Formats: sequence, C-alpha cells, structure tokens
Amino acid sequence: MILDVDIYHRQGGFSLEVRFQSDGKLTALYGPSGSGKTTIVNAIGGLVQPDHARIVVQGRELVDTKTNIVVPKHKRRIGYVFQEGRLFPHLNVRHNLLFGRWFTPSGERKASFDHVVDLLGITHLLDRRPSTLSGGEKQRVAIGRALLADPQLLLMDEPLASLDEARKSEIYPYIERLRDEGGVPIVLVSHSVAEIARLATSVVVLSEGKVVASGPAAEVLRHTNYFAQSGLTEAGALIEAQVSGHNAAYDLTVLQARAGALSVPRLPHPIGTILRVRLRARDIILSLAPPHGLSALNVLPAFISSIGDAEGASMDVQLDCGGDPVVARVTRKSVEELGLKPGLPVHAIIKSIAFDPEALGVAGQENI
Ligand SMILES: Nc1ncnc2c1ncn2[C@@H]1O[C@H](COP(=O)(O)OP(=O)(O)OP(=O)(O)O)[C@@H](O)[C@H]1O
Repeated sequence: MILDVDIYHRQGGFSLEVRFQSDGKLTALYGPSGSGKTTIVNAIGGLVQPDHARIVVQGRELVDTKTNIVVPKHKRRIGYVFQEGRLFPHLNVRHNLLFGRWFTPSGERKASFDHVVDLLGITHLLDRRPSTLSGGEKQRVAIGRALLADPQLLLMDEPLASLDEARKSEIYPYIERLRDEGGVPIVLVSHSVAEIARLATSVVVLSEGKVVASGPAAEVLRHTNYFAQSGLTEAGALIEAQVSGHNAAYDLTVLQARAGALSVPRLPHPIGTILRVRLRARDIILSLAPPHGLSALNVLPAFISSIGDAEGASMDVQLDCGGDPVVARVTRKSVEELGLKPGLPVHAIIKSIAFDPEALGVAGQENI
C-alpha cells in the first residue's frame, strides 16, 4: 500500500475525520473549498500536527499518535510542490534544482539529475533565473527540485491553479510522464474534475472534512453524484482507447476501445498510442432502437448494468459497453418513459463534443 491515512483533527470550528488507503501512482484529493484537502496534505507532510492520526507512506509509519510516533518533517522524505513554485530568485534553475539534493543524505541520492531534467523538459532552462521563466516552466522546475530530493511521496497542492488553460495543457504531459516514469507516487490536490480525469489513477472525494468516496479513478468518476457541485457536469467514464487510424479526408482520428470504434477530431498521436478517454455522463444520450439520421458519429451498443438513485430530476445509468463501463446521466422521466432497467440493451449516443482535447490524455500502462 502506498498510502494509508487515518486522521482526526480539529482546527477552529472545522473537524477533519478521514480514513483512506491508496495504491495509486497518482492519488487525487478532490473536494470543494474548505473540505480539508490541504489539511490532509499538510498532515502527511508534517506541517500540521493532527490530534489523532496514523499515517503510513510506502510501508513507513510517519505518524501514529497511539504509540507517540511522529517523524519530524525534515525526516519524512516528502516532496512538496505548491501552487506558486517558490523558487529562489537569486539562484539559476540548475542551483534551484540542486538545492533539493542538499537535504538528502548522500547514500540515499538515487534520482539522476539528467533523468529528472529530461523528464521535465527543462534542460534548456538550466542557466536561467526564475524571473525569466513562464508560470508553467517555473512549476516544472519546482517539481524537479522536489524530485531531486529523492522523496518517497510527492505532494502537489493545486500546482496548476495559478496557470491559464494553455499553460495547464502544456504541463499535463510532464505530470503524466512523472506518474508513469518518475518512480515516485504523487498526491495531487485538485478542484478540477477534468484535471483528475486526465491525471489520476486513484481519487479521494472529500466533503466537509469527511471522505465521500475513494478508489480507482475510473470507478469513482463514474458516479456523478460525488461531484455534486461544479464537477457534476464533468464526471463520467474513463476508458482506454488505442489510436487505430487517421482519416485525412474528414480530418478525423479513429480510436478503438473495448466499447467499439470512436471517431474524434484529428489528433496528433501516432497509430498505436493508447489514450485515456473521458466520456462525460451528460454527453451521453440513450436510445432503445439503433438511431438513424443522426449527426452524432459515435453510437455504441450497450447493456444497462445498474441505475443509481435519483438526484433531483436526474439519475446515473451505468452501462456495459463491450466490457467498458460507461455512464449516462439522464432524467428520471426518461428512465420511466423508456422503461430503462438493468439488463436492457440500449444504444449509447455520444455527442462528439465529449472528445475535447482536454478529455484525452496519454494513458500509462495499467493506469485505468
Ligand atoms: N490554522 C487554522 N485554524 C483554524 N481553522 C483552519 C486553519 N487552517 C484551515 N482551517 C479551516 O479548516 C478547513 C479546511 O481547510 P483546508 O485548507 O484543508 O481546505 P481545502 O479543502 O484545502 O480548501 P481550498 O480548496 O480552499 O484550499 C477550512 O474551514 C479552514 O477555514
């Protein structure tokens, strides 16, 4: 187990009472403002001393208040990346990166400088000062600095929150590589369902200091009711699909998933690339009969596997599309009128807009 967390902590009028485990390479903590995400991260990192807790990282007990174990912050081997990079302005990138190393005992220095610099694409920036870097470049250097300290866990507290959408998209591939090739598990605090759908392998959903759901990303994201506020419209299924061809005449790329073939606006990825595709529940319509005369390109045959509880006017209908789990958010009225029930064969019509570039990420092996 990478992470085993059990915390009870009161601060002011807020009480945090959380218990979760994660074996994911990238565990996302998701929840509205004030739900306790930063407090958890700070308790793991040693910046907050919880009232009662047991925190185990990679089998190493960092805190157990029952037996009075509290490993001091500087001995926890936890890397931190904050929202703003917090680089030293008077040091160039190379010296900022090397700064992280000084605190690691020389016998435990494993991360190779060249590998980290290459992984994050910052080789050409080594002689520059932080003031000359873009926001995204600064964050990549901050991540590199944390990695070079050879942490057992990397905590990232909304590392992209201060960046605009273009800069975020620029940095996602590096976080994906870090997740897949960096060898250090990551805990990422995020407000954005789109971001966690792209990056996370495990998700912990928090609300008012409690865990609402936790588990593999694909499983948690399929339940739209966990994302009751801003995230509701972003939740849905995560499936893996392989680029199987490009259609130059129509500017389309064809992806092959277990669920079937999916056409999306042309992508730059070569044939064979495995992508993580997000099918938002709100972008899926159900039909009993195979549709005709429809502009949507993607229609997948499916069976209803279960129907969730009603949430106001809507319900989540969980589908089995050739082995791929897909979810459609439909009105209660439609569920009744169409007679939807488990076992019924249906056709899932996917509006092409669901395949925006943000919904596609390169999938590492076994990440879904
Ligand atoms: N030092 C403190 N003293 C008292 N209350 C605090 C303290 N630090 C945080 N809190 C309260 O604890 C609660 C959880 O805060 P926390 O920062 O963990 O939430 P969060 O989910 O990370 O929020 P955000 O997404 O806004 O960063 C909030 O109600 C906050 O006001």
